[in-house]
Amino acid sequence: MSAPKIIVHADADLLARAVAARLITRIVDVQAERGEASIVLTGGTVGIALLAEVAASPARDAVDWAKVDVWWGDERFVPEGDADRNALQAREALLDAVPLDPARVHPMPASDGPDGDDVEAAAVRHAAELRAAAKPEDPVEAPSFDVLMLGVGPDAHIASLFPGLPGVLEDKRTVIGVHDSPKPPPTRVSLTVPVIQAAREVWVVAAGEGKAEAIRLGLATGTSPSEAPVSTARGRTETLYLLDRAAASRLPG
Ligand SMILES: O=C1O[C@H](COP(=O)(O)O)[C@@H](O)[C@H](O)[C@H]1O
Repeated sequence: MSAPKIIVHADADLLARAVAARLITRIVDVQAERGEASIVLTGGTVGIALLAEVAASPARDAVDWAKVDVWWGDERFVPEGDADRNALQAREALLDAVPLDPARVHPMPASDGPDGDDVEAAAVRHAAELRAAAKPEDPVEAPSFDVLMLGVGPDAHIASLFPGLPGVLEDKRTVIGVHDSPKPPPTRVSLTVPVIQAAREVWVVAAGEGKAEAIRLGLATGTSPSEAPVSTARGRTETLYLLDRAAASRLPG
């Protein structure tokens, strides 16, 4: 696992623009090397704002969008057309505006999908989709994503792995159903820590004073995953904490 690097921007708007520029550059670089790239999106305030910044950037046309695989770190388990869905928000912010190959877009199941409101079956279905996309050399039964982005909650959750819930300790399954989430909606689907830590690059993106304590915990030595799931956010080759000044305000120095 790689040691986290911290990059601080002046405010939330600049953070979203800077992460958008970084994402475009990273996708272009990976495509130059391998022809295709895989990214994992996050929901939440900054996660969606940065996608809107990608859409607004003239540099977005440097990406070969037809060769980008798009996945999600977590999803609110609500019907397909519900405005709470991270996938719907991402489509509106960016995905509908770029020429993606629909076969390479992998939203997590909705509660009106083939498994109905059975979130455990939905998690198993999505795990099968990840397994099918994995290569023999991948360390878990999921692709080794090029860039996996994570928002963080004020309670230090990442994806839908919340403090005090068992999901953050899951070490076998790649996808879990989440029940009784403290943040609504209560039922969710989430990638697990082994998949997150198998990604090549993990970017934690956070803005605002409300995230400062979570960020401090995520970077402190000895934090337990159950106390602060964000402390598990580490990539194999790169871990970036991309913050605004307020979110970085409790970091030493
Ligand atoms: O519910 C969620 O929350 C987190 C963080 O969201 P924010 O609005 O506090 O930035 C997000 O990372 C996650 O994907 C989402 O489902």
